[in-house]
Amino acid sequence: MERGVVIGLLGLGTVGSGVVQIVKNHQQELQHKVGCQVSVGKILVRDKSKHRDLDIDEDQLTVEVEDVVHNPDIDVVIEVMGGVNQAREYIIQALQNKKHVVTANKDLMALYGAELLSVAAENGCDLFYEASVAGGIPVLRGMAEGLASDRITQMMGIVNGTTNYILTKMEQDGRDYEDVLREAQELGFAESDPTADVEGLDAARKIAILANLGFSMNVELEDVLVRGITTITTEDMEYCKQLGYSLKLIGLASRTEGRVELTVQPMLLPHSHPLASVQDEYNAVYVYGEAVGETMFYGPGAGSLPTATAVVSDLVTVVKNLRLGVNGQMTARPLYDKQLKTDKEVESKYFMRLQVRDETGTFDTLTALFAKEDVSFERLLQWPLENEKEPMAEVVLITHETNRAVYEKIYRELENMDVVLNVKSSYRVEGGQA
Ligand SMILES: NC(=O)C1=CN([C@@H]2O[C@H](COP(=O)(O)OP(=O)(O)OC[C@H]3O[C@@H](n4cnc5c(N)ncnc54)[C@H](OP(=O)(O)O)[C@@H]3O)[C@@H](O)[C@H]2O)C=CC1
Ligand SMILES: N[C@@H](CC=O)C(=O)O
Ligand code: NA
Repeated sequence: MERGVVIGLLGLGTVGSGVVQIVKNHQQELQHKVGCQVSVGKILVRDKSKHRDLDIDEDQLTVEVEDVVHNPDIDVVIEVMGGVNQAREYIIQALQNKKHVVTANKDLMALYGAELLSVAAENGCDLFYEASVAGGIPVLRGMAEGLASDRITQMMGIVNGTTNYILTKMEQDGRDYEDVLREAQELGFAESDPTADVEGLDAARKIAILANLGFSMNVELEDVLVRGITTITTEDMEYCKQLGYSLKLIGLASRTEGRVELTVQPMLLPHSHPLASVQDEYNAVYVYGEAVGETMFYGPGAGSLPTATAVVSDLVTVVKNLRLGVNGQMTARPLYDKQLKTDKEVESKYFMRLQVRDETGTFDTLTALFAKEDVSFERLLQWPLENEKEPMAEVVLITHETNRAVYEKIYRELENMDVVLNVKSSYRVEGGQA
């Protein structure tokens, strides 16, 4: 450790630039914490000629990955280039060359986390990925260390800044989805292709990573039931608001007697719920432990410096481990076998908005269908709708708790009912009564 620790970067974009700045600007604090100098060596980029407003030498930049992953002068490789296949290959090469790795890559960790953690363990190396979930919020370390003694039963979070920004602006200002999405792209929260944000996939990746760590179970990305925000309208937001709820894109991982449910979908939360007050691009993860009860981690889920703090904090742990000679000693093996809940085991309340024929007997027909399945209503409201062809009404309802299998059966029957003209929207309701 005489020469200090040298890091190699794979990528120098939003997050990589933040890492370079933090390593330089916080050098004194870093040295105090880890007991040696930390410096940046080679940096892999795609285009060396790009203008970069950073304090680095031109010869630090390279387009040859070998200059980083096979470089004997580099101790720790920081992967902040994104993408899956190349990043996976480069991380494996780095680990096989006995380099510790820190990554911010949620796409990669959600798909290949288990494999990469095994390769790291086989090679006696550390692999940390705090920035991959909720950017700068130390939620992974909070769970892995702060809550290490507890049994986590639920993680519920707003883990995508873009969608939370869009929903906040739709709710507060009544603005349209498309209009706010464009703004989120301009502000730089959204991914370059925002499909993964708005379709819920980005949040699903983070929920898969959280569940693996929190439940010590190898869940896969495809185990997460995903629905995005693309069909949410300002009318939906308005009705929810009137009923005392906020509509948020929520990632949920919950465990009951060893069986888990994983989902990302828009959910109604009462205004009094801590997650309902998380606004704009902010993220928050609510973690429930059997012994500790409720905890919540809140902060910036994206952005150059916030995300880089998580990356550099992982680096600090690697360097502390290096000094103690204890790298690569975390077990990569999960404690529990994966067991997923069936639809019948997933209980919740539901919000539904329907357009129906405004004629005698419609209400009876609707209530009879729910009653047949033993589902009662917590709220049931009706408004006449203006329509030239025939009298129509809008019905908004919230059910009491039922299971997903029963609710989906009711939903299918409603779609085929003569008195129902349109099932406009349907969302899960969580977090208690408004
Ligand atoms: N941005 C954020 O707020 C957050 C990002 N993350 C994750 O961090 C990672 C990095 O994201 P971000 O910094 O935004 O990405 P950027 O697109 O801003 O930067 C990517 C960097 O990697 C380089 N790069 C990409 N592909 C290659 C390649 N094939 N070969 C060589 N260099 C390559 C680019 O080079 P060049 O500069 O020459 O184009 C660029 O410097 C991603 O995994 C992302 O999901 C996680 C949390 C938040
Ligand atoms: N596009 C993501 C960025 C961080 O992961 C988001 O909007 O949260
Ligand atoms: Na984090």
